Amino acid sequence: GHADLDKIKDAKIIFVVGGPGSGKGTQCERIVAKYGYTHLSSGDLLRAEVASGSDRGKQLQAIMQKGELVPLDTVLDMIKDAMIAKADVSKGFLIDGYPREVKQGEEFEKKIGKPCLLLYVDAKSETMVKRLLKRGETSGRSDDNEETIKKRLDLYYKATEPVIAFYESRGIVKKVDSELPVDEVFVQVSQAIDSLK
Ligand SMILES: Nc1nc2c(ncn2[C@@H]2O[C@H](COP(=O)(O)OP(=O)(O)OP(=O)(O)O)[C@@H](O)[C@H]2O)c(=O)[nH]1
Ligand SMILES: O=c1ccn([C@@H]2O[C@H](COP(=O)(O)OP(=O)(O)O)[C@@H](O)[C@H]2O)c(=O)[nH]1
Ligand SMILES: [Mg+2]
Repeated sequence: GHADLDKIKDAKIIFVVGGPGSGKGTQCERIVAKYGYTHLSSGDLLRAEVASGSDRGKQLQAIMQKGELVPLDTVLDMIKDAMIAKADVSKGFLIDGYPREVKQGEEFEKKIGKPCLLLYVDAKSETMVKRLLKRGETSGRSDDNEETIKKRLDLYYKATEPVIAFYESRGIVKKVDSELPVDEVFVQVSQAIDSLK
């Protein structure tokens, strides 16, 4: 209810957006270690539902294996529940891999709140493909295969890149160059977060 959402009001909300395999999860882990923010990966939340073996999980699995997008309300409800569960202890939230399309961002703002920063993790498509194929050797993720990766990339350029333009116009986008080594990317990430205060 409203009381739950009130608790979230004062927390910082950071959207972390970038292509598949750009390094969002890697940078989020570093942010958690340094700043203590709560990390919520929309993809991880969906994979947890799949792992539970529920009927809903089975439907999600089919969508994700094809590299398509899960219905907007499903993801938003999961993020909202996870945020409420952490509201008491969290001074900030990293919303990783979300929004995937402009409409998702608009719905998030209506139901939860406004982001103060969009961290744009930028890498070349060849780099992302290479990293995902490498990750696929050990990740066990059913979508880390060549065919699905191509679909995820296409959808990223078509649906998700417009999200970045949308928040550019609001002046809250900070782009980091994820072609660099992880530590150097994190220097840029830290600067973006430090400049929030
Ligand atoms: N060289 C290099 N490799 C990186 C960097 N960031 C991530 N990687 C590697 O690239 C792969 C993908 O990184 P993730 O952090 O899982 O990427 P992601 O954006 O969360 O990807 P999704 O989970 O598909 O959304 C991992 O195997 C990382 O080890 C980087 O800055 N430099
Ligand atoms: O808001 C979201 C986040 C993820 N996904 C699904 O979950 C998959 C994996 O998402 P994740 O962010 O883990 O990986 P990425 O697509 O960035 O490689 C995507 O391909 C989508 O099928 C989705 O539909 N909506
Ligand atoms: Mg990830």
